[in-house]
Amino acid sequence: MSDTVRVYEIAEEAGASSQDVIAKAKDLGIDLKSAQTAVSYADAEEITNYILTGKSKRIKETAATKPKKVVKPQEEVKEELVVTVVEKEEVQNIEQKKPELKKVAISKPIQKTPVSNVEEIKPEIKDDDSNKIVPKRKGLVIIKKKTPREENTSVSNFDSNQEKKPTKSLSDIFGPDDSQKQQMKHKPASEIFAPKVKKEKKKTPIRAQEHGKKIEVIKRDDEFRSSDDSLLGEEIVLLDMDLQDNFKIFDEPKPINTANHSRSSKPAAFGNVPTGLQRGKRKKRVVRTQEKAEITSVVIPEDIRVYEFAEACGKSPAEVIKVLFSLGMMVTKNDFLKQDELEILGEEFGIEVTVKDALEDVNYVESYEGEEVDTGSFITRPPVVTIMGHVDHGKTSLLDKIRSSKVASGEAGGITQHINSYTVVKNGQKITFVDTPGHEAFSAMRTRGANVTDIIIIVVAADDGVKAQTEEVISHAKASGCPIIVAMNKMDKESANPDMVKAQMAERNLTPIDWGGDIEFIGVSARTGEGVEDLLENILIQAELLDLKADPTAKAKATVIEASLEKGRGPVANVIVQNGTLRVGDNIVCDTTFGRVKAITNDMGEIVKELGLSETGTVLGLNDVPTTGSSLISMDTEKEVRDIANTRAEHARAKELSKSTKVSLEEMSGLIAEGKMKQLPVIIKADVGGSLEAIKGSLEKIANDEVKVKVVHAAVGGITESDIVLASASSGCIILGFNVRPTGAVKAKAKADGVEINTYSIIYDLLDDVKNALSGMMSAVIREENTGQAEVRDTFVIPKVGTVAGCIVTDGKVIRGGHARIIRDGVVTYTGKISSLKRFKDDAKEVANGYECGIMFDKFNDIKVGDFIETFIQIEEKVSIDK
Ligand SMILES: Nc1nc2c(ncn2[C@@H]2O[C@H](COP(=O)(O)OP(=O)(O)OP(=O)(O)O)[C@@H](O)[C@H]2O)c(=O)[nH]1
Repeated sequence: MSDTVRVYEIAEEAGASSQDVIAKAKDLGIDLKSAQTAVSYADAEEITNYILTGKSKRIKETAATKPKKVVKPQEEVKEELVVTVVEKEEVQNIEQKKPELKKVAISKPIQKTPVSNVEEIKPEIKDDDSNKIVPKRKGLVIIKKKTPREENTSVSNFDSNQEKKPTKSLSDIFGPDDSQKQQMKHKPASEIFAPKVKKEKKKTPIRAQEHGKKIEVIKRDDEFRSSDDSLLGEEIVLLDMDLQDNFKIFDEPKPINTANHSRSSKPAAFGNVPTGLQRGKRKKRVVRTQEKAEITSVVIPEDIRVYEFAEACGKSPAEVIKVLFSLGMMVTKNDFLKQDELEILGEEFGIEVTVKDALEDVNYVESYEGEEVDTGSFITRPPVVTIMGHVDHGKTSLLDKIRSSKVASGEAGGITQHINSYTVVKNGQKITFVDTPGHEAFSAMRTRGANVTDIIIIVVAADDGVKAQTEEVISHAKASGCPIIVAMNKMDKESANPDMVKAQMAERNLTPIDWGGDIEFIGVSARTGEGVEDLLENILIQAELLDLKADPTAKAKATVIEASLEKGRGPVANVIVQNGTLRVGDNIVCDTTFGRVKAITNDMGEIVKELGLSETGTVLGLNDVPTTGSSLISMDTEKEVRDIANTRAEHARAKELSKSTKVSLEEMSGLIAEGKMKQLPVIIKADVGGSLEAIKGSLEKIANDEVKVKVVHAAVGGITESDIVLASASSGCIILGFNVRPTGAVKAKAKADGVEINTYSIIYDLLDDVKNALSGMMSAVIREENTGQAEVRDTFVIPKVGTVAGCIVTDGKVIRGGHARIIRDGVVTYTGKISSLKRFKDDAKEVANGYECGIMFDKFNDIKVGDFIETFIQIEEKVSIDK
């Protein structure tokens, strides 16, 4: 360490500028050039003392008068105080009292407070304080603030100063004051000026608050009396305020400070040094983060309700609902979540959502297919062939020809209304055919038909070619991946054009083999039987290529292609056996239904004991009508089938319920906005499931912006009294029966309750009736028809009556009471009614082209010469739903 200090360091220590230091040094006879000039410790000490006290051994004589000059801008308060003190102090005692001063500084830090307090208050208080402190050598000095406002100011300044200078060290605060001065006097200069020590002191902010408390009493007067600059001995320095308040104000910081201090000195729970409430908060946050971190992925069932999902993810249902709501999906906590909703939620919450099939445990079809099979017992099974085609292209006739029966003529309206299946034998080999309806309402059934099928025959009338439904059938056939054979029917007709059919089909990527493609095109005639054998042979060839095999010894697996509720027989399922053998007495499960096979009827209507591979027939014994297209599987025990079916039924019920409560926000607002939306409530009862679904699907499609059908209930079976009760519960509800008829009692109840029942045996009729009913519900369309045009040539104002437009009819005719538009400069300025039409002075019903007339409007007089009056009438027109 060097034995000199620089001027700027002295200035820093003394709280003065370097210039002041240089000036003061000059007073002491020390010549300093600049702030960088080196000064010996002894000189530095002398200069500092002189700056701080205004006294120096070197200029003792003048010391008493000079201190007044020692006023520095930065430390005005303390300097003035010091000055005051020094003026009244016995300067000659300084040397004697040095040790005592030192003692005071150490043992009574409290006494520093008043001074430092004043120092902290700085300019605002400076004057007051310097004026107020009336130093006396003995006794008490009470420093009073003049006004409460000042008092408050001083207190607040005190506080704010504390806050503003939290890092102010004790030495900073006390440094230039009495004790510091004393310390400086008695410490070696190296200690005083050591920058290291100063910096360390500055880092202890807490003590800055202590002096706020230490304002109260300075008792040891002797110590102060003996100090050279402390006239505060025996003085009690109080602020002018209520004592209690005083303590309240100054006491408050201390406990907080202490608390903070102790808290920060303790090791914190999470390795930090948090304090009080903050620590509590942090603790909470950490816990939550941990929870979030824990759930990063969930495995949930496919059908999960909002609250179940929330629980699985560790969220509240409200959080889940909020996310979906913000995306326009309105759900309740009991609603099931859809796949896309789950994806959104997973992304939103940062959770990987894996969906597990809720019906996994009761997925009887998968379990069946997953079972080990003995390939040794596999045998070739007959192919299942589905015939598809446009309406009236001859599907049923062709099948009839194959079976040599006349089914087509026996059907109502000549249209196949539900799937029928038959097994035929050709060259000792069986082929099972499935006939699908041609009407578009049965599209869904066709799709299902394609699922059980091995080969698809597309029937195209050779005289008609590819039609709309043929296109649809092609799509289904292609999607199924089954081999396709095209049967060009009605070849007996003169207008038959097989090349046209081939060309049209080739355009749709079904190229005939003889054109270089891979599709067999066979010309047939359902009427003459031409080509039928050829067709069957081709089917067998295709089947051979497919190498269809199944195990007749396995438990039966069949597909329901039709289902109905028959009086006296109960639920009846028309099935095709795909594997194994279905026997009477088997325990069977079919989606949500189960039972024991009571009886089997084959495709010829004969009662049989079993149905073999690819054979078709009806099964009795299920507890309810099964869904068309579902798989029927036989199992060992009744318990097994019951449990599976019940679980699935329960699940289906819950899902249905959920569906009914779920309305998307869009739908909801749409409904609200469209308060005029009219609905025709209907109850559909049909003989078989296929027809029921087809009717339901078709009815739901008949809708426009204004009207729609609302299917209240749809079920297989006859019309019952409970249907009447249900219908009467919703206003305007009608019951539609398809191939079912109400009994006497039901009819009577319907009449009594005013419920309309309409029964049909042809789907077209049903749909037409519903369309008419909907059309009747629709508001009439108002159509405008222009009648003529007149030009305003003059205007006449008739007092208390209004303005009359003197016009000439330039086109058509103007009709009294008709509507009119006034067109000014090509812009419609008024639309309203003509209230008066006169020809000269007489009222006229109408005025024709070329004639002059006077026109007045209903409550409108702003007519100007040059306006055109366009007249029109409004015609109400009834609309149909088809339009
Ligand atoms: N000339 C002629 N007429 C046929 C032939 N095949 C069917 N028809 C007639 O075409 C009409 C429709 O025959 P359907 O067998 O009912 O036709 P579909 O395709 O089964 O009709 P949907 O059951 O309504 O889908 C009937 O009048 C048949 O007599 C044929 O090969 N030649």
